[in-house]
Amino acid sequence: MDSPAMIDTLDDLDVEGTTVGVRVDVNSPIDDDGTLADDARLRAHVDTLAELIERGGRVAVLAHQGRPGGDEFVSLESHADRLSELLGQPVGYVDATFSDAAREAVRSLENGECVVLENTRFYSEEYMEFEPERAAQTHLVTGLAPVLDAYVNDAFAAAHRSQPSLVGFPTVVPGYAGRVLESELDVLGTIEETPEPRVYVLGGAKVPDSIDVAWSILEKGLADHVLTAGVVGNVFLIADGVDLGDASSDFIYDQGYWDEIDRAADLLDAYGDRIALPRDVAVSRDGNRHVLGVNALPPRGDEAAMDIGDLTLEYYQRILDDAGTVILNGPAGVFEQSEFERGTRELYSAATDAPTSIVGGGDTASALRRLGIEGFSHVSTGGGAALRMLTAEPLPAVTVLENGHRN
Ligand SMILES: Nc1ncnc2c1ncn2[C@@H]1O[C@H](COP(=O)(O)OP(=O)(O)O)[C@@H](O)[C@H]1O
Ligand SMILES: O=C(OP(=O)(O)O)[C@H](O)COP(=O)(O)O
Repeated sequence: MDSPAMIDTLDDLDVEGTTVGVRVDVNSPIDDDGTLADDARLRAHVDTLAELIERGGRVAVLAHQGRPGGDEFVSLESHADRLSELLGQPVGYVDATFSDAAREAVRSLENGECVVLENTRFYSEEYMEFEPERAAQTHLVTGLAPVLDAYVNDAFAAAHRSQPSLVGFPTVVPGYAGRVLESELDVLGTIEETPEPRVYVLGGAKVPDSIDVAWSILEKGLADHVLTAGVVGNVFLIADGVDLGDASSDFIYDQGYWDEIDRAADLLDAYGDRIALPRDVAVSRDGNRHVLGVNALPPRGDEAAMDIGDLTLEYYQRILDDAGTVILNGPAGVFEQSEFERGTRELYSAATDAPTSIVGGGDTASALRRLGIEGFSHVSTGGGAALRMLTAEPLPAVTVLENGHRN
C-alpha cells in the first residue's frame, strides 16, 4: 500500500481556532446498564484529542458504537463522561450528530473545548458502504461538514469501512491523520518484511470479515497457516461436514452467517492444506466446561460450542512454535465466561512466543487485559482493519486521505 507519508498529519494542521471533526473509534464492550465496560479505546485517542485541545482547536468528536440491533448499540453519553475524566477537562455531549442541535453545539465551541456528538450509526446511512463521492452526499456529511474547517481521522479500527463518517467528510473538508492512525500505518505497513512462516489466527465472531481476509492472504501467499477458532472455527467445522448441533447452528444462522459456510467450504477446497480446524470444542454441561472431540459431536441439543479444547490447543501450539510471525484477531471462545476463557488464554500466550506477534481487535484487547496477557510485539487498536492491512490491501478511509479533498 502507499506510504503513509503521503497523508497530511496533525503536523500539517494549523489548529488554533480551527473547528475540527475528529473521527475516533471508541467502539467498546458495554455493561448491562448500557454504559462503558472498558475504556481502552478511549485511552488510545487521548493523545490526539489532548494535542488538538492544547493547540487551541475546537473539537467535535464523531464515533460509532455497536451495530444496529445489537446489545452494544448505545448512546455515546457515557463515553463523553469517561473522556472528560481522561482529558481532565469538561467534555460536552449532544444527543444529535448532524441536526441543528449538533451544528449549534459545534458552532458554540471555544478554542480548546470538546464535544462528543451522538453515535453516528443511529442514522441508517452510516451503516452502509459508499464510494467517497456518494458518501459525501449523505445527510450526515452534508449536515455537519458546513460547520467543520478540518477533519481528522484517528479511527484506525474502522478504516476498513467505507462509511460516510470515514470517507465522506475528507472528500469535502481537508483531511488529516490523527496520531493513532499515523502510528498504526507506520507499524503495520511492513507485513511483507516480517519473518516467515506467517501464521494467521482468525477467531472471534465477525465471520464474513475473517473469510474475506483468509481468501486474500491465502491467494497472495502471505499466510503459511490459518488457524481458526471462535465462531469462525465453528463455521469452518460445519463447512467441513462436522455436525456442531442445533445450538451452534442456530447461533450462526441468527447472526446472518449461514451463507459463510459455503464460502468456508470453497476456501477449504482451494487451500485446505493451509487451514487448521479445531479438533475439539468445549460446551457447557451441568454448569461446567465439558470438552468433546469432533468425532464425539454433535453435543446435546442446547449445548453450543463455546471454546476450543486441549487437543486443538496442542495442535495449534505445534504450528505456532515454528512461526516467524503470528497475526491474531478474535478470541478463541466466549472468554467473558470463566469456564470458556481457557482457549483464548492458552492460544494468545502461545502466540506471544513468536519472534513477531501482532494482535488486534476491540474484544481481543479486552481479552488481553482480562486475562493479563502481555508480550505481543504490537497490540493494534483495530482487529478487522489490522487484518485488512496485513493482507497488503488499501484501507478505504486511508485512500481517501491520500487522495485529498475536492476543491
Ligand atoms: N464459540 C463462540 N461462540 C459465541 N461467541 C464467541 C465464540 N468465540 C468467541 N465468541 C465471541 O466473539 C466476540 C469477539 O469477536 P470479535 O468482535 O470478532 O473480536 P474483535 O472485537 O477482537 O475483532 C466475543 O464477544 C466472544 O464472546
Ligand atoms: O470494533 C471494530 O472492529 P474490530 O472488532 O475488528 O476491532 C470497529 O469499531 C469496527 O466495527 P464494525 O466491525 O462493527 O464495523
